[in-house]
Amino acid sequence: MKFKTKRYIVKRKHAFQFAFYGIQELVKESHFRIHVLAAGMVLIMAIVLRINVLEWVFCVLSIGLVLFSEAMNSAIETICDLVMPQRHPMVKRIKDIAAGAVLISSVTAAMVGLIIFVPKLYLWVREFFLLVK
Ligand SMILES: Nc1ncnc2c1ncn2[C@@H]1O[C@H](COP(=O)(O)OP(=O)(O)OP(=O)(O)O)[C@@H](O)[C@H]1O
Repeated sequence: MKFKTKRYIVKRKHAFQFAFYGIQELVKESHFRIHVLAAGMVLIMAIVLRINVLEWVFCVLSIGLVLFSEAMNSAIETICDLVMPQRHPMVKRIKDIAAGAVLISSVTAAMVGLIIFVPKLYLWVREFFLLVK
């Protein structure tokens, strides 16, 4: 029993290590780094503009959705390049659909960002101009 538990813990530890290795691979990709940069900017804006708990939930979910879809897109592209290194119309279809998924998640996240941040930025800018007037 003790041996089984130890084996289970070691396996879970390896699973985490493999997942972190996967994230290291993703960070090498420029598209993923751009999404991480955008996520960082959103988090800074969220702190500066003091968004509420519900707004934080939507921001975090949106960031997760974009990074998740980008990761899936990379995995699908890698499978395609492995299975079919030559150009093929089906590979084009698969890659374009995967890229479309990233676009859908990015536009969704952008809309969430606009809904949350535009009214706050508007108030912030208005107060600033009232102060300097
Ligand atoms: N093996 C392939 N067969 C057919 N179409 C492909 C293949 N690889 C990519 N495409 C298509 O070519 C277009 C450009 O794809 P992408 O931006 O991934 O460039 P790429 O040709 O893979 O080169 P890169 O190495 O710069 O990524 C997309 O429409 C994509 O679906």
